[in-house]
Amino acid sequence: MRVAFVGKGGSGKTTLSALFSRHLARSGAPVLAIDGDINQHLAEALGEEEKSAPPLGERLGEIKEFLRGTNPRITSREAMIKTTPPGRGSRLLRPLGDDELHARHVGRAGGVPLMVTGEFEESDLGVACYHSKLGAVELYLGHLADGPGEYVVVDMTAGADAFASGLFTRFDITFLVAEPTRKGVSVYRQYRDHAEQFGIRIAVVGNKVACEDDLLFLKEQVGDDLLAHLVQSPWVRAAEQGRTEGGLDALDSLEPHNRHALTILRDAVDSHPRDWDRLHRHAVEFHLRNARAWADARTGEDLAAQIDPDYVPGGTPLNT
Ligand SMILES: Nc1ncnc2c1ncn2[C@@H]1O[C@H](COP(=O)(O)OP(=O)(O)OP(=O)(O)O)[C@@H](O)[C@H]1O
Repeated sequence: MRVAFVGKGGSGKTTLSALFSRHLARSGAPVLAIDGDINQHLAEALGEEEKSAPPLGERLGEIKEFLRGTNPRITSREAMIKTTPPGRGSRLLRPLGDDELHARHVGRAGGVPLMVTGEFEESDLGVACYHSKLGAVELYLGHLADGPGEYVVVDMTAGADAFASGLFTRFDITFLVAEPTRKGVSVYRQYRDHAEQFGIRIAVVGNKVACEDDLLFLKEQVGDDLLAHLVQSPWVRAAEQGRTEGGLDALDSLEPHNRHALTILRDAVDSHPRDWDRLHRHAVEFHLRNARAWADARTGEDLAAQIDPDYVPGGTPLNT
């Protein structure tokens, strides 16, 4: 299952992505964490970096080439489109599979396998924007045949920037991290309205809740979309300052309330029905809209015609 953490800058996306990934890994579940945030701090939040991996964003061409495999339907023209249109993939991947892409691109931090998109750089301004780096993650997820009990956890970039790439359509569940503030919940409203168009399931996770009034505020603003909340945590602060032991066992000393919140998140993921068709349809819808906008704005070419809406993910034979 694919899970995204989104929200306002500073709300705690990275902290929760790290805690949730460690919680899953601690139970022995296969989990891959991906840092898709412009501010790349997930490795740090996970704990000690045991093995670094090259940023995915710098290898988009290479990744496309690998995923293309031998499928002649992928043309070189597509290399010019930042994200391969959904439905044209030839090679399906198993999470953390024994293949070249995982061997090269998966590092390890705090006991958790980790992929990173790479830092935002000056060269990302203009034509080659940061979203092409996110495009590498989208491409990866578009080819991933993950099953129940396997987890991919993505720390997304802040606020509305997350919508600029089709990546946001690729998740089973999107956890929106909201502090109990007006700004925190305004990002929720923005995300909810946008996500609704693409049938995306959002569950709000309150964070840094300090008192009963904070919780009431969140309930009032978010209603039934509030799935769980984490309280203001001295453990998180101490971990950030390097005052706690690293490793997965360290989670045992996280406040019981916050540990319980992580189990609620996991239950929500585990009980969510996987719907390949929905995942695919919304990704196609996003890319069709985007491709039409691109065609109008830039070349006038019909990029939308290159997207194959009839392809069913997982319906093509594995050719790895
Ligand atoms: N429950 C919590 N209790 C105490 N501190 C917290 C909690 N959650 C997050 N923090 C702290 O809040 C700060 C911001 O958290 P974090 O970096 O996870 O946010 P972010 O949304 O990923 O930020 P950015 O958008 O900048 O990447 C960090 O200093 C983190 O340690």
